[in-house]
Amino acid sequence: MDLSFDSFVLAASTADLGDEPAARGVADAVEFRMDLADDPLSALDEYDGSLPILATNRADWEGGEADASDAERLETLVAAAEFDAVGAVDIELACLRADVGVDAATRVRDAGATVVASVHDFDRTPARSELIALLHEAAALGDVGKLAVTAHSNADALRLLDVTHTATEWGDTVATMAMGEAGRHTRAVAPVYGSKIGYAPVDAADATAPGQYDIQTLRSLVDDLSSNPDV
Ligand SMILES: O=C1C[C@@](O)(C(=O)O)C[C@@H](O)[C@@H]1O
Repeated sequence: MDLSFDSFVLAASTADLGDEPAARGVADAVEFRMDLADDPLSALDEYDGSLPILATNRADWEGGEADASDAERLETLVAAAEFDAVGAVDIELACLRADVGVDAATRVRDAGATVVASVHDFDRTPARSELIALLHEAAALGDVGKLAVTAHSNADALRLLDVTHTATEWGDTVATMAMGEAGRHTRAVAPVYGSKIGYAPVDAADATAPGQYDIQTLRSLVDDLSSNPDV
């Protein structure tokens, strides 16, 4: 299924594709956290939902639970991309800097899926120059550059929003969000500044990152705040 990020995509983030019916009508896609699932390729094989899937197999060195080698982990992602329902695949920017990641991205695209190049910082929000450099590099190596940082203050959140706006004005396709309580509002506000992906669990108790809203709440916040795209 097609998953391009020309306009905002709200992804229901889950380890259980059985959540799809509950997300349908609210979300635009399902983010399948393969690293949190027991047998992800079988789950994809059995999937009969109507929402396109963004497949993520997050490495343990990037805050996820996949502890296979990068080569093996990426191979699983390429296998995921071959399923019709998978419209996009998340590959960590650190992998895309090496041949193994570039090769995986090529195979994912050959299978008809888009590549989300992601960077996470679970400790802090880096300085503006670092944010700009990371986001631009991710947007260049992926079809979308995604940056999730941790905000501890309004200044952190504002810096992320500013960088989102700047990168979007340059023509980069980006997705941004600040994790943690101080960053929570950026999940609703960053789309106003150009962020093209939001992540939210169907049920708040199943959050896949700190500070996420549940999907219904994020849908209505984003729709309310982004209702005038010409600003
Ligand atoms: O990378 C991201 C973003 C995220 O960490 C968030 O902060 O919403 C949630 C993850 O499931 C997803 O893979």
